[in-house]
Amino acid sequence: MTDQLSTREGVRDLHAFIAGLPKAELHVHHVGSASPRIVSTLAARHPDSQVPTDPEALADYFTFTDFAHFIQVYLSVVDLIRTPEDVRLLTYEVARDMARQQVRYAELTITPWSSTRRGIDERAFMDAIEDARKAAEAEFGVVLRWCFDIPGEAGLEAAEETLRLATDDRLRPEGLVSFGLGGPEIGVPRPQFKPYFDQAIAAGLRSVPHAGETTGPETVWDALNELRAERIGHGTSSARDPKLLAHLAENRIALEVCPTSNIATRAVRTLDEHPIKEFTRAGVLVTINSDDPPMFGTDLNNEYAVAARLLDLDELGLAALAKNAVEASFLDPAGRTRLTEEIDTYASAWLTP
Ligand SMILES: O=C(O)c1cccc(C(=O)CC[C@H]2O[C@@H](n3cnc4c(=O)[nH]cnc43)[C@H](O)[C@@H]2O)c1
Ligand SMILES: [Zn+2]
Repeated sequence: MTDQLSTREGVRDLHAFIAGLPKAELHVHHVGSASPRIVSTLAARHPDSQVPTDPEALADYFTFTDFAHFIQVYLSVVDLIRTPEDVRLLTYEVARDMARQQVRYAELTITPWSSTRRGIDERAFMDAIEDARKAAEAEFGVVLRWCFDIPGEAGLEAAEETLRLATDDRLRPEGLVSFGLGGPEIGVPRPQFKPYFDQAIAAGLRSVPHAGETTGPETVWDALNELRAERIGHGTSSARDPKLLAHLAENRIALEVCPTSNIATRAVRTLDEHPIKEFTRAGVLVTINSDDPPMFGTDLNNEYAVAARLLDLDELGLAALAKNAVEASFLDPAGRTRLTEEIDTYASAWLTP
């Protein structure tokens, strides 16, 4: 993560610019953000777990043969979260890690079903994430919002339960803004989830399913047409369908692009083969995200550095990418204006000799 990036003006270190750039993140998973430090703390609390605590062993453990293997490992980390205090610790510490990267706003994808089915009381779960959200904002200056996602492979029972947790007025957390769909796509058709998305949207939640991460562009069309997606998680295979790219561009439907994740899960072979350039060439609103950063050996700053290389961006190009995330976010208008201005002020100050 420390190599230099070349720009047209010569070789320049953009990493320092990225490190200080105020950012918003729209696609990052709660459990998937558990750093080795957090995993070690949780594993020490629950020593019967099979998850290694030693950072080197953890790096090996987080090397995936394919997407199915990734989900299997992911669920072993989910198994480390057993009490409301574990939920609070994870959420609060994830926000601390975000603040270190100058993340000002993040929509964190949480799978409440995975926790409640493991016996965590639903009321205590909501209180834990909300308590951490408020503390993170007050202490780290990071504004957190939630996306509750259906773990698709777990089927309609999980969908029903996720919908209930997201829309029951006695449970629904204040920070919840959107409804998602995660897990494997192969063998998990999107249209079956239409009734759940319809009800979530009717309850005021925004639709942000994963689609086109491990299957073709038809899944992205299904997410748009059946689930009324306002943004697409990954959407990688959209590059194979020019009509779809044109549709995404025309309707300002953002793609939540997570380059390193796509390599780690073997959805894309190499970074140089990543279709991000095709997205920007087609005028699609591209946002940069880290997905499950420690599991993929990355962080948001590194994803911006990867994007700078793949898209040949300078400082202003990077600031524009950061502003794309603000535009595609579910922040309120005042918050959007504030963060956009903060990005512009930072870039101008950086570029003023
Ligand atoms: O929790 C369980 O016991 C369980 C049982 C059956 C199936 C599931 C899931 O499908 C969980 C999938 C889980 O994966 C999360 N996630 C994290 N990163 C990604 C990604 O890049 N693409 C798709 N899903 C991802 C997702 O949020 C789900 O929670 C669970
Ligand atoms: Zn994801």
